[in-house]
Amino acid sequence: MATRKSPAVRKVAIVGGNRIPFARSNGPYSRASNQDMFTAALDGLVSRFSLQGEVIGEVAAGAVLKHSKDFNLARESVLGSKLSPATPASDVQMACGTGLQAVINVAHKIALGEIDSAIAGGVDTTSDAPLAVNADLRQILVQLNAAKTLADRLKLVAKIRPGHIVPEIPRNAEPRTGLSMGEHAALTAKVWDITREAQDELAATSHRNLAAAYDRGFFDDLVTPFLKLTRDQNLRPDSSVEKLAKLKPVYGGPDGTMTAGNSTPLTDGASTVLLATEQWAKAHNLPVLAYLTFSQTAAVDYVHGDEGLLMAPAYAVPRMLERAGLTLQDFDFYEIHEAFASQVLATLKAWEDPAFAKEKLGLDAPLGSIDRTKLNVNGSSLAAGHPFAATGGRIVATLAKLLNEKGSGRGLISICAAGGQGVTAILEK
Ligand SMILES: CC(=O)SCCNC(=O)CCNC(=O)[C@H](O)C(C)(C)COP(=O)(O)OP(=O)(O)OC[C@H]1O[C@@H](n2cnc3c(N)ncnc32)[C@H](O)[C@@H]1OP(=O)(O)O
Repeated sequence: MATRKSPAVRKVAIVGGNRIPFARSNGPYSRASNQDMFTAALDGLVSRFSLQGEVIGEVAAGAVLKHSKDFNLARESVLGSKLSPATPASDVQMACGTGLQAVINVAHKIALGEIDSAIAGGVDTTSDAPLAVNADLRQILVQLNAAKTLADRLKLVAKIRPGHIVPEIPRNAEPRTGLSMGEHAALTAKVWDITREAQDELAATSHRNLAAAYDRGFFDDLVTPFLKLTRDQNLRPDSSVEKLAKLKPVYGGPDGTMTAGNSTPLTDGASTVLLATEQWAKAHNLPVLAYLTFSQTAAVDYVHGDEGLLMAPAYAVPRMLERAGLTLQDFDFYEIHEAFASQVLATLKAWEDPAFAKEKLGLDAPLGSIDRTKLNVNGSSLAAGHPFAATGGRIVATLAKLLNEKGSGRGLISICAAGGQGVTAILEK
């Protein structure tokens, strides 16, 4: 008779990551598809860790903007990669939190013993956004497909009008409010009184830190050149506060504080992360850079309530800290995704605010301030760019490597996402 076994929770190791350099929208990757880019990021990981022909427990990944032909983008990318075709794959979608949520999904499977290894990641392209035909034309085309005679077909073709040719273009906006991410962030910036100067300072620091990290070779084993690009194209090492101060507001009207310089640009790119049990890593002679120890998601009602669209991490992090028995100050590194400089600063301000702590979080005292020298020390999305679903993988791989370099410590990841959601995690060495 078989002996019943209880699932044991196992430690989840981050072995390492890989990504292609991030490109500006309609730039060098304008003819590359999500599959091309994600397969390139996968194969970069495969060659880095000698995984050719390997059966991985699962590949989980996603894209925020997907063509219908990419109904299972992760699986198609696996089939196009050097991994064994016997590697299962699933698609994940949590807007800008997709990459980190993919990491968390497979981490849970590893922890519960379902799989021993996994690759998580994400990809996005705004250059190859899925344009759709308008609804009227779609109806005619469907009928045309079913028409039995030439006469019927000609009758239907005659119904097509010039206006039908206008495609439906995906908008970078919340369907329930009609406002773009930037317009929502501008409202939050006003509520939290985030100054232009503070935003430009954060943006300049992001560029400075990312440039320094490239210069010291930090990304030599994290970024695989793709289509002749060797560094993130958005990176401007000379992006000073003085230069940023000259840019015109793009959100929040003529008096707005948000510009093209302190907002992330539209970006194309892909990232991957290899996760495993300690035993699997050891058996494959691979390192353990760090462990994923906690994760937490949250969502806010930005439609009916007074919450900022990108403020969900302000709720997820305190819940996670409570579960982990940690304070906000117990970290060596903070990786806070820079969708907009104003959103990072609003989140930090919320954690410092006694009224927010009491009224929104139900806490007696605020979480407090962080040591800003530990924030995004190798740059973040303002400098690297933000190919929506690829950002989580970039951050996890960067933080795991940072912790491994330090030899000990703990890092906090916080990613805000469209739809009023937030995905957060803790990595520890
Ligand atoms: C959960 C989330 O993550 S939500 C976030 C999702 N992402 C988004 O919403 C993307 C938002 N970003 C955008 O839509 C666009 O990038 C915008 C609207 C902000 C800006 O678009 P554009 O105007 O096309 O930007 P563009 O790159 O041309 O920059 C405008 C100007 O600023 C300058 N500029 C931009 N960045 C910098 C910088 N860091 N330093 C100095 N100058 C800069 C450019 O050189 C350009 O100057 P020019 O007009 O003299 O050529």
